[in-house]
Amino acid sequence: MPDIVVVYHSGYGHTQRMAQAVADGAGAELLPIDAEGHLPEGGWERLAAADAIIFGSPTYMGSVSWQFKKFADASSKAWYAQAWKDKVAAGFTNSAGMNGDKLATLQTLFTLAMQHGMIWVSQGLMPSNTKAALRNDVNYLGAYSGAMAQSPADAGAQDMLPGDLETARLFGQRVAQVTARFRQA
Ligand SMILES: Cc1cc2nc3c(=O)[nH]c(=O)nc-3n(C[C@H](O)[C@H](O)[C@H](O)COP(=O)(O)O)c2cc1C
Repeated sequence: MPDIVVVYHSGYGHTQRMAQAVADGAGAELLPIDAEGHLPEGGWERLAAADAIIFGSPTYMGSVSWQFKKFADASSKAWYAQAWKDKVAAGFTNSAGMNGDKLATLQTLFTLAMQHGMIWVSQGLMPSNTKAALRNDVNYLGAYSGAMAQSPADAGAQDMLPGDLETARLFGQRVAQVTARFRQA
């Protein structure tokens, strides 16, 4: 089994639920960034040991949350040591709008991974984009660069749509499969 860590921030629990679905698919450990932008004790060592790191953040004002950005800036220490070079990387986000500029968040996560010399994994699912498409189809949001979920602004984390959570689970599964192939190489 590849060693995969999902490092994420969630202000109100929605991205936390998505992170859990990604981790379920990947067989990964969850590493939450707290309300002050800090990792739990031993978090940096955990990331240094992983084969793959999956980054997750809600989309706030068209980008990652400030807590995730604080973590990203603090990862410059790992960058100096090239500690994450050649690890597999991937990203996911959740926001209230159908679009809501989620792609900008995924691109921020992608750029962070590229700065670290990591290897990015896409969503890898066909979009559900025909007239017959239903909101609970897998990849209804039609993302390619990573996994996306959408939670209406007045919906609690418990109301997250099963289709988006299944999309997240399949995304985690794909990251695990790709990571396993890299470990064999
Ligand atoms: C400060 C702030 C900024 C937000 N900006 C956006 C945004 O740019 N686009 C969007 O679609 N939703 C936006 N939202 C809505 C959140 O993305 C949405 O509520 C999400 O489910 C929160 O995830 P969380 O519970 O993991 O924090 C914003 C919410 C907050 C609190």
